[in-house]
Amino acid sequence: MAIVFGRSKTSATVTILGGGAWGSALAALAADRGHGVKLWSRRGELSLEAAVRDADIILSAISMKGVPETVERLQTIDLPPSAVLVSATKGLDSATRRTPSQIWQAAFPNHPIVVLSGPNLSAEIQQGLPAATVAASTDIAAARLVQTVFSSDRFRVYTNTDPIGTELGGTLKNVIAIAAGVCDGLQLGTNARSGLITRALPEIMRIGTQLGGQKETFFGLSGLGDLLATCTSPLSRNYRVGYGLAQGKSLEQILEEVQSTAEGVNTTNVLIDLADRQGIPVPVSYQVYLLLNGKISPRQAVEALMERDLKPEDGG
Ligand SMILES: NC(=O)C1=CN([C@@H]2O[C@H](COP(=O)(O)OP(=O)(O)OC[C@H]3O[C@@H](n4cnc5c(N)ncnc54)[C@H](O)[C@@H]3O)[C@@H](O)[C@H]2O)C=CC1
Ligand SMILES: O=C(CO)COP(=O)(O)O
Repeated sequence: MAIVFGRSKTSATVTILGGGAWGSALAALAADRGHGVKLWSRRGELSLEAAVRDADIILSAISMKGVPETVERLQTIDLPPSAVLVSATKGLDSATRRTPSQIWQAAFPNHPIVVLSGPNLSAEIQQGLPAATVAASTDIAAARLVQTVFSSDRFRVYTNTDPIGTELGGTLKNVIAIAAGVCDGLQLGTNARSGLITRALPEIMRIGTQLGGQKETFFGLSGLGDLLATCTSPLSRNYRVGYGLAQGKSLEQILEEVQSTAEGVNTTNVLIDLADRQGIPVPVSYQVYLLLNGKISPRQAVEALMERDLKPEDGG
């Protein structure tokens, strides 16, 4: 299928909202493919109006806390009617417990919404190392457009039709990455980390399917793939949060050192609220919640997980 960007254009006009680590990496990927790229940042000189004018794709790489505010601002601006909106944020809104794509979809019901998520540590992508990701939408033409615009010989984009599952895989693994950082910070070994990651996947799937994701999606790049990337790499800010806590640092000190967004901290609180309301067991995430909120020490969190009632592997 020939993909046309706007009217009689051969390359797309891509607006990236958010000039942080991820927004900058995505802007570079699109620019390298020859697309026209505008990078909007709240402290930059380009106005939001000018940034979105004539855009074929408007991609948000804004951290979760800034999404509702930016969406509200955009609602006062006329967006190009055929613009495809892409959400690359991995978080949950504290006030409404919605995912970023749900916020975008509710505000812009007439625009296709695509979720972009996968094992994509931005520092590696900025170095030009190969990576794969997922563009997910119920509007397959929109997902294909995003696939075409961002794919290159170093960034391979797959499509799927489960945006919520794709988004929740990327969001919920941040909580587990904190746990994996604790595990490594306490030097508990490779067996412990493998056990933790493997037991966490059904936990992510239990909550993720309850919130509308499809089971199979969690075994793909945006689920298992991203879980593995973030739980095994010190490049992950969420992993570094857990690692620092295990070294006895305070959360404030770690966030000061990281100097960038670690979405898992906020996501943990929203996730536990959701799991409590729906009666879904999330044992690993619950220990992360207690730890982040100063209720237990890293060692007590490990003990609590090891001392849980014995059960079959397919039990909660
Ligand atoms: N860095 C990475 O490797 C990846 C990050 N992500 C996700 O992308 C999102 C952004 O992450 P990073 O770029 O790494 O974080 P960052 O901390 O480097 O940048 C955050 C961006 O959000 C913007 N922002 C924050 N509050 C805002 C507000 N109220 N209004 C407008 N803009 C606001 C900041 O100005 C900045 O441009 C997060 O949800 C993260 O989980 C997803 C994949 C990879
Ligand atoms: O989502 C990411 C990689 O896919 C980035 O992980 P961190 O936010 O933990 O750095």
